[in-house]
Amino acid sequence: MSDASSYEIFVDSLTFTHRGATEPSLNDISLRLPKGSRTILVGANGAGKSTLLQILAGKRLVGDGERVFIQGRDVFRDSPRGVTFLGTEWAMNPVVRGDILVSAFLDSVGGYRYKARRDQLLEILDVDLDWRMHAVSDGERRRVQLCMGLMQPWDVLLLDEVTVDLDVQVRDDLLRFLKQDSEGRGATIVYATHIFDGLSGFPTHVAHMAFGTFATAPTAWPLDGGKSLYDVALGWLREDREKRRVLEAAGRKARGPRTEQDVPTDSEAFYKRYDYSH
Ligand SMILES: Nc1ncnc2c1ncn2[C@@H]1O[C@H](COP(=O)(O)OP(=O)(O)OP(=O)(O)O)[C@@H](O)[C@H]1O
Repeated sequence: MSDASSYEIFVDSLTFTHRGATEPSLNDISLRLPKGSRTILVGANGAGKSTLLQILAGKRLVGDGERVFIQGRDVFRDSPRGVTFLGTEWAMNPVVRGDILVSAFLDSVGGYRYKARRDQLLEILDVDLDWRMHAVSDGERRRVQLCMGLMQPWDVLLLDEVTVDLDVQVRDDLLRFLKQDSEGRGATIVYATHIFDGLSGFPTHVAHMAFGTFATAPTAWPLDGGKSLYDVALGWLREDREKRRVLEAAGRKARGPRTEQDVPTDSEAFYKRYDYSH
């Protein structure tokens, strides 16, 4: 089966280069995820996880011939309904740092329409409707974001490391809610994270991204051998680190000894100007 409409999420041989970049950030990525699956994306910094999630969310325009579909619909040109993307950049937006009551803020995005789910999420995320958005901590602002983003029932949820600043108990309750919600409604989740503690019971699939491609395509979880997700992820990231070392060593050798003009970064230039070696 390779028909886009047979899968909830379907990507075929996608290559993507950010505007102005010389190298592609994604290279020949293919993805076929069934409805109701929960996939954890594992990968080192810069592996391409956010880029992939942003493309799935229709936030990045891919080339005309590229095939990126959710529910059989082109994510950019024929946006599917029911896709929720939650990323970290939201908290930087000045609008969500204004002097506005959380209750008014949630109502402004339709909270009153999903009152039962909203109240359940307020309880799980321990959000107070009387908070004011300009006077909350980063973690509290994240909890409001999650409440806002999750209260409308989604078919596909794309999470880009948004649980990082939650305390461990709130994170645990939230993951339990997401799993139950996905099982109850057949909803699909793709979740990029660097925190694997307490996550082994969550996914149906795990995938390993490295250097802009899948080193391990989404594979049914648990893997053979019964290792925890933490141990599996640690093993994968150590392999990546080793490959990066080999590549870097090869690159340095190929370029030969560096000259004054080769000094590439501001920090190196800074250390050259202010020589602290003696
Ligand atoms: N707006 C951009 N313009 C140019 N290059 C970018 C842009 N955003 C990301 N990249 C590059 O694309 C590659 C993949 O980045 P991406 O943010 O997708 O990685 P990631 O796996 O999400 O990393 P992290 O775990 O640090 O969030 C990196 O080499 C990064 O430098």
